[in-house]
Amino acid sequence: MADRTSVDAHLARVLALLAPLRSRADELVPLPEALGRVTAADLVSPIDLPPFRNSQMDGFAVRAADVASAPVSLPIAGEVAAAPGTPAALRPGTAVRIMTGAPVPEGADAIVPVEDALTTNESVSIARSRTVGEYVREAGSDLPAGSVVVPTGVRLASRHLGALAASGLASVPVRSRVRVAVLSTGSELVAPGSPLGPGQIPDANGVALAAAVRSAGAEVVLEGRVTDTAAELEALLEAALAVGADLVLTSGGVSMGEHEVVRELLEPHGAVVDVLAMQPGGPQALATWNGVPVVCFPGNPVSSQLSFEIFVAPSLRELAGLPAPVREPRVLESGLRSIAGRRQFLRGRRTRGGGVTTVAGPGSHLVAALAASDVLIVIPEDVVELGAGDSVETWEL
Ligand SMILES: Nc1nc2c(c(=O)[nH]1)N[C@H]1C(S)=C(S)[C@@H](COP(=O)(O)OP(=O)(O)OC[C@H]3O[C@@H](n4cnc5c(N)ncnc54)[C@H](O)[C@@H]3O)O[C@H]1N2
Ligand code: MOO
Repeated sequence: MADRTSVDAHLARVLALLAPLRSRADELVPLPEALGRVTAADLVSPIDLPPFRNSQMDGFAVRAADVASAPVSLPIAGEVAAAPGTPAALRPGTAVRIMTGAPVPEGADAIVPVEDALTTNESVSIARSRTVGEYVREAGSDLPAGSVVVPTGVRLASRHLGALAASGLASVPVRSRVRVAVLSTGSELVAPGSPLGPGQIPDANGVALAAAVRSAGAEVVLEGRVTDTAAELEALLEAALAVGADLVLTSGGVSMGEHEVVRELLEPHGAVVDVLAMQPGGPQALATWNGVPVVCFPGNPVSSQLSFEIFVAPSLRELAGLPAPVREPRVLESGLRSIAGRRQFLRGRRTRGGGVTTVAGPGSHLVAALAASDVLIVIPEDVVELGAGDSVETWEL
């Protein structure tokens, strides 16, 4: 048998195929819809934060000079609420009632909290002197107008939306999400939850891959399923393009059986079909359909999910501005064997103190064992045996 293609060589081909996704335009989204999106520019506040000089307390606006020789009593000359409008200037030797957030009248430079004041209907007694600026929130003291309120490349959380709203911004430029179609192939597949006839299985890959696409910061624009019939697959690819998919992912139909629908349809259109030096996930294919990249994973559920993690997720995460997944060395709790000439991706679970233990065997149908794992354990091609205490590379799932 001819030499298998290396994982790295296939990854390089996938990256080349996905390269056009990098030139997609950014998007302007309404602020309330921007949660979780990644900023595509430095966002500048057009206004001061806070926008005007206002009171930090419910109390009395005074001139610090007028209360310098406290205790003093000042006549109450009016009231300012947190409401639209500009208050009249504070006349020397008077005080005005003021509410938290209300504009501080011109001439006032300190706020006496209500708890520190003794009032009659007409006057307020102030027991001690005040420093200039006490309980006054100056315009721009949080952020001056023209300053960056949220820089580029930030994944927007509620606190960012709050600051952007406070800055009066109604929409935000964000990186556009890659639009992905997820297609399952196989005559044996039924929708999860449908009763199973003989030889039928639920379509697990469609749900898992669509969820993985979303976790990687992209958008699922179509999720479909076809039997092993080339015309059906062709119609679904056309449907994916019609809804504007930037990328199509398929699972199943790339191996050596009699009904390999992905091969049947795409090989005549120049698809690269290959068997990689990896386990699971050996059979793989790459194609384009009317210029749109099509990445074809093997049908076994573990193989398709791992193939996505290995070949596609890092690019989608990067395009979405998400951090790269954690990849770190850990110590094996017990020994294991691997296949010579294959990069093996075993399922593992992290243990306390930096260790890792394998979960079940290497079989690519072990979908429940994959769910019970939280890392992949990566065994290089040239390693056939490892002992307890040996260090291995792990990839967080
Ligand atoms: N003679 C050989 N046979 C196989 C080889 C080989 O090298 N020589 N490779 C094996 C490996 S490794 C894999 S992986 C599979 C890949 O085959 P396909 O991509 O053609 O996938 P299918 O045959 O369509 O399905 C394989 C398996 O996965 C189940 N499946 C498929 N789609 C789904 C889905 N959406 N949800 C859940 N399960 C799915 C399907 O029922 C099969 O059990 O080929 C091996 N054979
Ligand atoms: O490569 Mo297949 O994905 O081992 O089962």
